[in-house]
Amino acid sequence: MTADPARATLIDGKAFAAALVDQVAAAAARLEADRGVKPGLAVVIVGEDPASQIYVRNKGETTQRAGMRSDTHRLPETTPQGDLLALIGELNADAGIHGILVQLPLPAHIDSAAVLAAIDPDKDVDGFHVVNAGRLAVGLPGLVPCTPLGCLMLLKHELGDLTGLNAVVVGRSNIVGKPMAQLLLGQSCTVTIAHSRTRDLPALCRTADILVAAVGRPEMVRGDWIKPGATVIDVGINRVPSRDPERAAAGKTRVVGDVAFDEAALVAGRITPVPGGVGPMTIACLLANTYTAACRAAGVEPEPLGA
Ligand SMILES: Nc1nc(=O)c2c([nH]1)NC[C@@H]1CN(c3ccc(C(=O)N[C@@H](CCC(=O)O)C(=O)O)cc3)C=[N+]21
Repeated sequence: MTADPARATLIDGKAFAAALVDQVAAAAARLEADRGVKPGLAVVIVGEDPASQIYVRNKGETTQRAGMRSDTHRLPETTPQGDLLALIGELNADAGIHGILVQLPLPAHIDSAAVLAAIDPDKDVDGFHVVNAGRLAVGLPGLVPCTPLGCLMLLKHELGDLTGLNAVVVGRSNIVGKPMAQLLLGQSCTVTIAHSRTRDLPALCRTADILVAAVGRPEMVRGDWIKPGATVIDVGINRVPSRDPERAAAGKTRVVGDVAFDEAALVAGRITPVPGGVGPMTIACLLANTYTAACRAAGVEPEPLGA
């Protein structure tokens, strides 16, 4: 018998997300039966970016599958900022809408910060409003960005108690890196945020029991950056040319993460794949946040999700 090289356990985000969507659906059905409240999500997309259109369609379909209301507002690329702000004002005032998501990036003529600031923080199911960033930072209940929330659920499911573990988050964005670090700190991890100016990033990463890669650079994190047995969470979704040169020449692409998966899987203890890892959790957590927002609006304690 030839010894197989050690192989990391795959963290099946797709399966976990499907179970979470079922859980949200059941909880939302009880909220509707008991209180007559059907959680409602409004997704706003400005422009015609094809990748964005696909995400928006997936979100809408999954929301309806969970028995929730899903409204999609598609606005033309040239929509004036004032019109977008007016729509957000209407959605803020609509008692049937508990969650508002404005798809990013927005066209260049629109000030994204002004748009995010216009969303009622209690309907901000992306968790991007500064009020929600502040609540997360000081440990108040709020709405937590979906991608890091999904990563945390996977980590707790895989590892249980995270207390005292060394966590390295590569990437300092407001939508993933910073809130991820806050969540891990909240679990009593020892957290380091690394970024493009970090010195000796490979050596730092090798100290990580938990390594979260959220930089948006295809396969940047190599196998020899990983501490043997570590848990690796790959947030990246990057389109690169197909492996087959003929298919690549025809413009075919494949999706890879920020981690060189094949190398990393030989060293890590557990690892999320791309696709099928963090991505599906992002959408499931959007529904979880919409349910949570609907409960709070109704003055009902939300059922615990993702446990
Ligand atoms: N306000 C706002 N909130 C967002 O949450 C937001 C956004 N804007 N703009 C665009 C990005 C992108 N995003 C994804 C969510 C799920 C998958 C996903 O489920 N991916 C699958 C399929 C990947 C594939 O094959 O293309 C997977 O990873 O398995 C991907 C991408 C949310 N975004």
